[in-house]
Amino acid sequence: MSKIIYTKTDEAPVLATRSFLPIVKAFVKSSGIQIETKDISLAARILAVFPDFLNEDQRVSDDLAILGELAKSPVANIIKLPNISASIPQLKAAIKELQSQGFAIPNYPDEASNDADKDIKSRYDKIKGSAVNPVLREGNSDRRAPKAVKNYAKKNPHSMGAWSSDSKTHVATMESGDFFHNEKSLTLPEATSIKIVHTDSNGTDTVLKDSFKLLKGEIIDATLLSKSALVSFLETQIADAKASGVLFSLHMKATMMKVSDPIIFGYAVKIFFKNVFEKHGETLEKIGVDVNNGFGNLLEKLPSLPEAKRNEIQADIDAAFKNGPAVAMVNSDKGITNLHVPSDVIIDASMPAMIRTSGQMYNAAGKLQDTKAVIPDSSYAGIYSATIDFCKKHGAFDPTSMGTVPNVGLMAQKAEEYGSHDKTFEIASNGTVTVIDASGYTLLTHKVEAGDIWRMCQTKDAPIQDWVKLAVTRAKASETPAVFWLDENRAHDAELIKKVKTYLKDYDTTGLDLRILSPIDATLFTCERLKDGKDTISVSGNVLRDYLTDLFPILEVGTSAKMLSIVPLMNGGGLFETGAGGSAPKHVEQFLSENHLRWDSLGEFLALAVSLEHLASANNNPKSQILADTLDDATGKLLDTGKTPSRLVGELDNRGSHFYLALYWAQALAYQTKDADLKAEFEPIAKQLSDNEATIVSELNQIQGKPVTIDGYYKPNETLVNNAMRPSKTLNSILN
Ligand SMILES: NC(=O)C1=CN([C@@H]2O[C@H](COP(=O)(O)OP(=O)(O)OC[C@H]3O[C@@H](n4cnc5c(N)ncnc54)[C@H](OP(=O)(O)O)[C@@H]3O)[C@@H](O)[C@H]2O)C=CC1
Ligand SMILES: O=C(O)CCC(=O)C(=O)O
Ligand SMILES: [Mg+2]
Repeated sequence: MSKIIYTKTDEAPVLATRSFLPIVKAFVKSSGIQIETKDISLAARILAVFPDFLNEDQRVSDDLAILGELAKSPVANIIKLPNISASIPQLKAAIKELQSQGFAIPNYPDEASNDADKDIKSRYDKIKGSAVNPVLREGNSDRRAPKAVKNYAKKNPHSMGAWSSDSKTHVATMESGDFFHNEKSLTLPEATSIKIVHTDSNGTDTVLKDSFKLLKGEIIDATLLSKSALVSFLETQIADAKASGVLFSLHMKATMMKVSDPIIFGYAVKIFFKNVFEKHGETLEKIGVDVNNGFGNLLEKLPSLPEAKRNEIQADIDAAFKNGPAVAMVNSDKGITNLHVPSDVIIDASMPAMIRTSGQMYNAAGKLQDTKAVIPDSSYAGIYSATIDFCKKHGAFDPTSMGTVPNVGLMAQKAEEYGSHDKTFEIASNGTVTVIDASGYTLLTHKVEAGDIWRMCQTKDAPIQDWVKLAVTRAKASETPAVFWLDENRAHDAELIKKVKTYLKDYDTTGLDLRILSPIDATLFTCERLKDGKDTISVSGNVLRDYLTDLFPILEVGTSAKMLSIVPLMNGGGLFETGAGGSAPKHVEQFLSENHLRWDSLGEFLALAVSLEHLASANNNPKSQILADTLDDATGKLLDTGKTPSRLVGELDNRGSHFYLALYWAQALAYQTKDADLKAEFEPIAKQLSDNEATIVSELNQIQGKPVTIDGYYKPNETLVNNAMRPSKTLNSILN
């Protein structure tokens, strides 16, 4: 029996799963393919780590841990949908919901003073932020837009806001004192173990992280972001946004960089509301305000104060808004600003969305306005300023004629910043932080001040070798120039460049156009070609992988949901991610109020096809190859016939789109002649689906327009949500 693991995640993707999975199971069953689900939703991940707080019948297995192990085995064939990388506000909301459903899990302790609380907090902190992807990604990343998707976008271009050369939009980033400028890096000549030690100005040592092992050939780097430099940078930028009449916006990745970025986010809030914190800092501290969780955290805590005090603070908040620059809004109608919740504005999606919208974001009046995009660390900010400058000079990109930028990304085994959470620290006092090896030798050292954010990253050698190989393979297979986005002036990149040059010698690269360019030069080179309709592979480290696989897809095809996203696992298995974007909380909101789900499952269709293809060769299952080929045909037809979900209630949504996929897939299986059994099986199914098209579509569209109740956001009621996602009796009975 061949097996595909399909992950059950959160929000819009898991709603879609409830409609799509029954179709998949019905179609692959006769080919000896078993589909097993593993629940890695935020709710399931919480329940999995607190068995001691739950009744026997409430306990769940730790599916993420199981999949993490599976990802290291050659038999892995996993389809991974986007999941919530929870910020603290999301984590707390999920805990509250589970408690209300009778799961006696503990609250999240903001301050853990005793051992019991420390244990609880450490269990929750492992669930927090980007906690799923790094566990499963035992391979590097290969993301691209399939030809059918590009052709569809060329024929049906999405809207693209025009760019004018006098746009005041720009990126603001630090010129010193940030992670980029303080970075030191080296490659380990031998395996060793290291510890990280802080020494204060009196010479007292504190071990920040005790001895852990490193492999031979690993690149390590250490750096810090200076608190004082950050504060003065933010002060300058807030004043400048006010003076230039542009929106102030902050773009971070607080979910993935779950230790450093919430702290930076907190400073932005504290400085924007400087008057409030100077005057009421003590009071706010007393009521437990922690703006690392956003300005929204302050607002939530205010009601616990006596009315007079509350009004006084509110007046100072109003004054800060009045005297400060206008702030970019997440939701103008509800008054939610860019500073409210750290997980509302996530840089990989937020910057491209802004660039697609003429470089503008929404102001408090719900109107678009030029914007100052503040990205404190300058390591990668330059790619956005270069893109913005390019658009100012050449106008917006044209989806009908632009090329494409596939990405080969280094991410295996928690490469680079991805694995830095357990090695990132907010520094308690002035002194030094040192990385010391087993023999007591100092590998890296930095002078630090209280409040600085210090971090160490590591990148193993085997993933780098695999990444170079993948880059060469993709460049050959697609006959496309490939650019390594590496900056010789950055310490970590300089180490990486040495390895790239060495490992490229292992391959015959004659005829290939392979280059190494700094991220800014790579952006310019790529954008020039992109505008002229030419393709360029970006070969990047982990953070740029994340940024570029939203930036270019959003400009090229309107959303990263339409990307083919493959992770060839280093031990031979396959991880097939669906799309490259997130879990679209806005889509759930619309679904709950209008019973219309605009989530596009194209990423799922593409992932399933490559998963079936992988299974065909790994398990020598020719039927699986036929299923894969016919699914691709069906996906192509779905695009050609425009049966992707509409944004508007009453029109075809995610469920209707799934019906059409089933119809076209059945037709393709009935039409093919390679496998007589599949042909015979699907001929009548294709006929039934086709004969009932009008009935099914009307059953799916008629139920829209009213709110739906599913009794839960993070853990909805299974029966209610399954019924909601499978409302067509006719379709259900054909599938059964
Ligand atoms: N791989 C993973 O597991 C990832 C998870 N995340 C998580 O997802 C959440 C939301 O992140 P965010 O950055 O807002 O990203 P989202 O992709 O959820 O949101 C950006 C916007 O992209 C559009 N979009 C994304 N996917 C689809 C789709 N399949 N069909 C149609 N439109 C789509 C939607 O635009 P519109 O409103 O125009 O419809 C959506 O509002 C966070 O919890 C984040 O941590 C984020 C990235 C990757
Ligand atoms: O893991 C996450 O939080 C997000 C990952 C992501 O955005 C990506 O891989 O593109
Ligand atoms: Mg991303």
